[in-house]
Amino acid sequence: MSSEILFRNVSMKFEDLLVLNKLNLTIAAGEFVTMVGPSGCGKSTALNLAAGLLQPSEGEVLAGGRPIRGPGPERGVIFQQYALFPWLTVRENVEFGPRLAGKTKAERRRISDHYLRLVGLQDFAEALPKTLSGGMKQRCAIARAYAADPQILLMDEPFGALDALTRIKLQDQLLQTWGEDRRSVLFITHDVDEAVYLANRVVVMAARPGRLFEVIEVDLPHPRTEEMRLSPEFAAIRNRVWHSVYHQPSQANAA
Ligand SMILES: Nc1ncnc2c1ncn2[C@@H]1O[C@H](COP(=O)(O)OP(=O)(O)OP(=O)(O)O)[C@@H](O)[C@H]1O
Repeated sequence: MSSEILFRNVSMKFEDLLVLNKLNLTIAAGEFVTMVGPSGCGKSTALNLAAGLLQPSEGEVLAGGRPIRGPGPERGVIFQQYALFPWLTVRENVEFGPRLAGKTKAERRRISDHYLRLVGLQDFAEALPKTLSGGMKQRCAIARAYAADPQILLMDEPFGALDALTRIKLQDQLLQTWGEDRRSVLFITHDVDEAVYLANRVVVMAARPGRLFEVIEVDLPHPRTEEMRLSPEFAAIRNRVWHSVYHQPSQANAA
């Protein structure tokens, strides 16, 4: 199955409030798209539509060419607020998806070892979530989502609550796994640097009503590196995105 996500003329209303207006957007198979925009412009709503947690008022959202009717195992969702099963250990949380997929005990162990190492939780495999810090819980939630091996990752400010160092580390790990597995990713963030560092394309949204404002290509090579963050090329794209987000015409002037 293709892992393309397609928003086709999608509008979303909550009662009388038009939250998304005629959104047309394709996240191609294997593409990494970040989404930024002012608070309330409908970013989380768009992601929840792709996750199948909401149904659009108009238009349709398709995954791999099929209309999305609800959540599915091919779409992994990571929210800012970690969602772990509190009664399962860290390892059991990470092995949850592989267990549902019918993996053997040995396969599950190999998968959980790999992803626990990736997020630096290998020494906490047998711990219960309540004994972990907030950042560690979020890393566990990330490992759990990766371990389920979805073709599509939908991430809503997943690193928002983490300290700067952990955040940068997880950005690099995410890019590393993306480089290996080429999942399609829709990643929402408020951090313009993060949006540029991770993406093939940055989608800038506008508010009232929420709509697509501009799509900015990030033509920086892969792998992305720390030096690249300091380069003039990076700064130029970041400034463009920044300008697009923070200097949008007021609603009265908007088209
Ligand atoms: N279930 C709901 N019922 C009613 N209104 C909602 C619901 N979910 C979202 N909204 C409204 O829709 C608008 C867009 O919300 P959404 O969370 O998608 O924006 P956002 O761009 O993700 O915002 P932020 O950057 O602040 O997280 C807001 O005005 C919000 O109050």
